Amino acid sequence: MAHEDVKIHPAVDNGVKHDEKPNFSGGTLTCNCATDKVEVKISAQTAHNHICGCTQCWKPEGADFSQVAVVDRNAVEVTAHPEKLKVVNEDATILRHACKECGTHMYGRIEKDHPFHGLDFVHTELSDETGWSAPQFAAFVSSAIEGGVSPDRMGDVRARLNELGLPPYDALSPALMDAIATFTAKKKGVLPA
Ligand SMILES: N[C@@H](CCC(=O)N[C@@H](CS)C(=O)NCC(=O)O)C(=O)O
Ligand SMILES: [Zn+2]
Ligand SMILES: [Zn+2]
Repeated sequence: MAHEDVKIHPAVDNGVKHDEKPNFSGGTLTCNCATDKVEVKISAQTAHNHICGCTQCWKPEGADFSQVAVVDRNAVEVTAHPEKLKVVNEDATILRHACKECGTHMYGRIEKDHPFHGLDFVHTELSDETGWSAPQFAAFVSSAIEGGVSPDRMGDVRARLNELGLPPYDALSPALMDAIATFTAKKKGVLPA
């Protein structure tokens, strides 16, 4: 299989769509249940949209990677069927609230002291609206192996991500890793708070 045929995620496999709208004010995410769908209203544009290869992030059926962005937690509201939500793993940093019936992750929230506290993690392909921020890079790419991608495929996977304009990283992007390290350095007193 040539790298052009590698499947990453349906939102990017035919090329990354740059259909961000200026002043976009959000939309509604719905779960994959046929009826009684969980609905989550997002009343802001997202930021730092990216592809994630880790095993914790929700992926659509058949995809090896997730697409995930962040948004201010104050802009996230469950507007239908909150009773269907449960936290997937209470021990994780990101508490991923998923539909108990279809398994779709509707939002992930951080409740502990953390550089990304205040931001919720959302999958904007769950909305019908267009205008969301486009993915910019690929994170935790090596972790895709833990999800079942053969190690021999990783050269093609990284080549495909580069071709799509999604630079592959094995943690977060340098900008986000720097933001985390800055938070830690301030906590330690290495940098002024
Ligand atoms: N190799 C691990 C990496 C997991 C990981 O660290 N994921 C990142 C990206 S989403 C993270 O920040 N996780 C925090 C969490 O899952 O709460 C896996 O694939 O499960
Ligand atoms: Zn559902
Ligand atoms: Zn992830």
